[in-house]
Amino acid sequence: MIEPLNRSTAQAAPAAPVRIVHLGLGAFHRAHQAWYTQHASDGAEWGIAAFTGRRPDAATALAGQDGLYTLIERGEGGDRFELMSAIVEAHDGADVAALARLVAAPATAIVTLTITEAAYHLGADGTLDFASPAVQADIDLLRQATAPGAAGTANDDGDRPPAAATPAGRLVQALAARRSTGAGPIAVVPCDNLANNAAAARAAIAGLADVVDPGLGAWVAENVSFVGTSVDRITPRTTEADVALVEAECGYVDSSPVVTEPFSDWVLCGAFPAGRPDWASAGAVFVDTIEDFENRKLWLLNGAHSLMAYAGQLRGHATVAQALVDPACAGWITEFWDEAERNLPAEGLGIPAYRAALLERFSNARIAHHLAQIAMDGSSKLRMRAVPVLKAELAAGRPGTGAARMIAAWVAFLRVARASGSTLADSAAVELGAALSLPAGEDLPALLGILDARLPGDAPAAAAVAAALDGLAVQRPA
Ligand SMILES: NC(=O)c1ccc[n+]([C@@H]2O[C@H](COP(=O)([O-])OP(=O)(O)OC[C@H]3O[C@@H](n4cnc5c(N)ncnc54)[C@H](O)[C@@H]3O)[C@@H](O)[C@H]2O)c1
Ligand SMILES: O=P(O)(O)OC[C@@H](O)[C@@H](O)[C@H](O)[C@H](O)CO
Repeated sequence: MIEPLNRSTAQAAPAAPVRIVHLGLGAFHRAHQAWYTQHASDGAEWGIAAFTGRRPDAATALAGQDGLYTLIERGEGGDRFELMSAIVEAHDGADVAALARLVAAPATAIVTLTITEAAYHLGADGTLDFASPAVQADIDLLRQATAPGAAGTANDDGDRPPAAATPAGRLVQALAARRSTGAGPIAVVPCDNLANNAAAARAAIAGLADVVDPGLGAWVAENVSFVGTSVDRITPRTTEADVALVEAECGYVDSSPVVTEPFSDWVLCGAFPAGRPDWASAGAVFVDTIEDFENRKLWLLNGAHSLMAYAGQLRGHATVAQALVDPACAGWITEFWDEAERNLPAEGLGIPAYRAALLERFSNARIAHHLAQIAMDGSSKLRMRAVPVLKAELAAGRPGTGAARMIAAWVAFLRVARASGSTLADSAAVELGAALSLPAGEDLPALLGILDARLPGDAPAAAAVAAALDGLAVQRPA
């Protein structure tokens, strides 16, 4: 008989005590940070309590399996199945009482985040976006919820306390609880693909705490260490076929397997005032400065991904592996990589080997990494993947054609999507929609302004994108 998956049927070791709280119970966390924790020499002492971001579904499914799930490492030559047990609790992200209780516990040393770039609610200048209705609503709610005695407590009817809408808002509620219990300093470790993600997390979380309660803001400044990371492991969305494969191969029913590539990389920079697992024993690397590692990964890997996401879909491709065998896409990647490489240090990053390895990873056709998934939220992604390279190339007196082409492909993709009535899968969909409805000649500067307020007024940058748009030869739909 096919068994359901849980700690008893799997005869798994007892759950480790919770010492890490995670926000954003998606596929990547389960393929990456959970994997490093499970493989750390002291992993058995570090349990993860993970919270969903927007809906309870993933937590309900995983809690029904005592946090267990299967990691499918999908290489060119076949699949490897591993039972994962580092997650010991799974919660609905809206359950701020549970979040506050766990973050306030003295044993909890770390909060990790994989909530997507857009969920930090930062403006193009990298500060908290006070124009965002979700941020404004959280400010109103938090001003009441962080009042003394209110943080994270249920009301008299036992109902959950009102949850902030944004991850930063929920963490501010939870950090207020930690301040109240005197549990001491803690590390916040953002694992999203953001340039300088430590500064981004600080801007989102400390920025919000400052505004709602300056006393809490001062406590956060004193007690929260924001750790910068560069994270890497290609992890596409799970499919029904993956669920069926696990049942056939492993002999149990797992509602929540995760597929990932064999490659994995984690570079971290910052202090862990309450301790951390020995992630280095599982291959993580701790460095004193991280910017070059972040840029290498964001520009070379994620930049090429975004280029393929827009240019590749315009050319009829559905996955990364399909786009890569299109000589036009491959040529544009090389062109962009040459530009990016000129703006990275020549020594210490092993760029030629890194580029060669990327081509191999991208061409793993057994991983169906859908371009439509990568294309989502382009407004916040291209700001970090294309704009810095374009600016650096223009500043050096070079044309920046490759970076401009990535932005041009995004513009052409958005125009086609709007003309066909497709939903714009972007947290700035309203602003993008308004820009796209402007007459010809006005939409391009408006779209560039969403990426970076200074871009439309930067004549060489705007001209480079306009020329690249002409070069793509995608007709502007009527
Ligand atoms: N998948 C990868 O290959 C990969 C690799 C490196 C880094 N990352 C980073 O991890 C992030 C998550 O990737 P994933 O594959 O786990 O995606 P996913 O869709 O499986 O999970 C995303 C998680 O973020 C939450 N979330 C999304 N939007 C949110 C919002 N507006 N507010 C609050 N929570 C929100 C979701 O609820 C979910 O828990 C990426 O955006 C990226 O920054 C992913
Ligand atoms: O996860 P996103 O949405 O930031 O970006 C899509 C992909 O570029 C990304 O997930 C890569 O696969 C990943 O960064 C590889 O480590």
